[in-house]
Amino acid sequence: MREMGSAKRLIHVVAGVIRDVRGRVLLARRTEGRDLAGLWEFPGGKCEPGETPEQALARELHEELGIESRIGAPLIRVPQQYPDKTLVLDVREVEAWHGPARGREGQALAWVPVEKLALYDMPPADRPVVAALLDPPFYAVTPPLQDEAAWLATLDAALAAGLRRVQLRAPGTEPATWRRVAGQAVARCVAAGAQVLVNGDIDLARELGIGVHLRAAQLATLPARPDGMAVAASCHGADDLRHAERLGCDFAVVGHVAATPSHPDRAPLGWDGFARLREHASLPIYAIGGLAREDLVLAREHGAQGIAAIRGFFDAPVVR
Ligand SMILES: Nc1nc2c([nH]c(=O)n2[C@@H]2O[C@H](COP(=O)(O)OP(=O)(O)OP(=O)(O)O)[C@@H](O)[C@H]2O)c(=O)[nH]1
Repeated sequence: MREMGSAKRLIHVVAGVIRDVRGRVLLARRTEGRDLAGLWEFPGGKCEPGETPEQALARELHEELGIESRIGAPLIRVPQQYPDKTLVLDVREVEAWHGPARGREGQALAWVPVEKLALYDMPPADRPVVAALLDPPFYAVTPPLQDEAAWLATLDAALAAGLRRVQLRAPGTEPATWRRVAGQAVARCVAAGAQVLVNGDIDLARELGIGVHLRAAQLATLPARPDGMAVAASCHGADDLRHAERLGCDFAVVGHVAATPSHPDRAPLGWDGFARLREHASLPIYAIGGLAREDLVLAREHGAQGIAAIRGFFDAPVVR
């Protein structure tokens, strides 16, 4: 991969999610004199020529921590541009290991409960990794509202099947009706322990005590992040993502990745196009557009932490 005028190094880095018996995850602190010194990272390092990612990670974990390990399933691969290089951070679960783990290169170590990972200062490529460990993999967008009872019943079914992040959106609904039905939907989501955001309407989000999902067109005009609520954004290109990062959004939705009947006029990004956009942002991103739950593995291979969709969530059971 090249930038205009200047060739950047392309490096493949493998890192491991190592857990102790209490489920805490091991972070290591980058030592002085290296790039990104002082930041916390998942232990690992660069893949050497001729090594498989599994071999490289097992070698790095032995060199850095003195442990023997069995490398497990891929978690996420994050493509990321740094000033001097393009990186793919390829994160694997470490299935089994035996220790004791110690910082053999003078690096500090910390065993961190998963829900506290976001409190640690980490390199940009790690933010989507933490989201892949912590956040719901599916973000469902509600369908148009035709029959209120049926609409709420499909929401109930999706929540009962495990959906934990929902965007309330029903374009074309009369405002008073929407306010009332959205209120009922929020009560259901809260009871199920699901995070809920409403599309576009910051005032309604505040009134209902929920998050807001900004439309792409809102991003450029908004001077600051709406305070006191979760904030997500729809992004179609690099400019939108830059605005979303500037505002400090919690996550973004990028698409459309595959062809979808809702946008017949615009060409799909494809997974490669998606990954190129992802390289420049460190926000956690859900991929959207012609995708289903079954695409989660492919999405994670291209740096998406999850899948967002309308179809597929409200007509079939959701698996967490
Ligand atoms: N091991 C590890 N590396 C990470 C993570 N996140 C992340 O951006 N990186 C980057 O991936 C690269 C890992 O290479 P390395 O550990 O062999 O570090 P290094 O200092 O020799 O790298 P350099 O030669 O590129 O400067 C570094 O540039 C590091 O900043 C992570 O979670 N774990």
